[in-house]
Amino acid sequence: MSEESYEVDFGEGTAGAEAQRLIDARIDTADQDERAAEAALRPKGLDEFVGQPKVRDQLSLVLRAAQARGRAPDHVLLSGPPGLGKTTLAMIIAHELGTGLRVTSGPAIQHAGDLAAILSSLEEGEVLFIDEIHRMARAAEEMLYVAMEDFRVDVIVGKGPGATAIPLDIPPFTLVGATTRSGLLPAPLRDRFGFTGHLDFYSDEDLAVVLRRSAALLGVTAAEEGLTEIAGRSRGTPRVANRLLRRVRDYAQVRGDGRIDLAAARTALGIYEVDELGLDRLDRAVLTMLCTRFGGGPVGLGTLAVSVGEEPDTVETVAEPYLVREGLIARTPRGRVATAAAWAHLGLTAPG
Ligand SMILES: Nc1ncnc2c1ncn2[C@@H]1O[C@H](COP(=O)(O)OP(=O)(O)OP(=O)(O)O)[C@@H](O)[C@H]1O
Repeated sequence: MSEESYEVDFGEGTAGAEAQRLIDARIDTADQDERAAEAALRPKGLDEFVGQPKVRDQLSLVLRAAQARGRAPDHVLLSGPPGLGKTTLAMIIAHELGTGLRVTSGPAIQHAGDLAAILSSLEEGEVLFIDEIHRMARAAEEMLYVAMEDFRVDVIVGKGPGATAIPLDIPPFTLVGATTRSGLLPAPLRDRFGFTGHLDFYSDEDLAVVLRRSAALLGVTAAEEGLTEIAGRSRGTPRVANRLLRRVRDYAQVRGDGRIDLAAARTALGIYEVDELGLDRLDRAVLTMLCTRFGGGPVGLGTLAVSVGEEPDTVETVAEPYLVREGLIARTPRGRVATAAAWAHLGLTAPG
């Protein structure tokens, strides 16, 4: 989810540009701190991975069977909304197999050459994780098909009619692809994955388990009711749950006795504008615009996204899945529509 953005005017010229660069660097540092905090809470093994029983069980079979055969497991595709544990599962796969993990992402692979460099540097049995695999360049996709199926890369030497393809064998590896948009993956790519796991939003009970584990790792004392309250407002998403836990901990440390109880959780989440349904600022902006500016819809995704100042992709992959799951928005062929529950949640009266 995109964080709040601030527009600061530093004036013209070098001094302004330098100030902007420094501020950007500080924003990066803050982002890195969040990432480091997130990484510290990642489960390492499949047995620590909470919830998603089907995916866990199926994946466990795939991994055990491959290990018994002494072969690299089939390629794995993980799909689902952001923050549900796709990267974590890729790391767990490498950990369970006792092999190395290489991490890249679709947007980083803009040319076939980028992928060729990565593939040809892999070691036998390694796991290659490509996040946002649906955003990889088309030319690289073709190369990936061959690599996945035949463990071969065709390196093109020369240009035009004289160009020749030199086949280069690569060691067997396991590709783990992650996507928030499995529908955008071309069928030939999707078909080359031997196992596809779809991650669903977590139940509040599972999120409470995630939070209990995280609180213990962070060394915070937390009452069950406090954790349940945070779980209920976490949009079914472990990443959000862990982030809210850290914010409630901040509040408890600064304004309370350091313990997370129900009162601390409620007050802190109020301060951070996370409502009882777990809707955050973007979710509420989408709902409010849909109801107040577009009379509840139907309205197209692009128009809705522009009205809240976000990319259509962010609205579609970050805000919408949860709003749809909570029954607040319906997707119709003519556009997005606010449901009666949305009007009620905003405390507004639906038109006629
Ligand atoms: N099943 C789980 N059990 C415990 N913690 C989890 C689980 N799934 C995710 N987490 C926690 O949530 C955080 C986000 O998970 P992760 O980065 O794997 O999500 P993701 O699906 O890859 O998201 P994105 O697509 O945005 O990269 C991690 O810090 C991890 O600790």
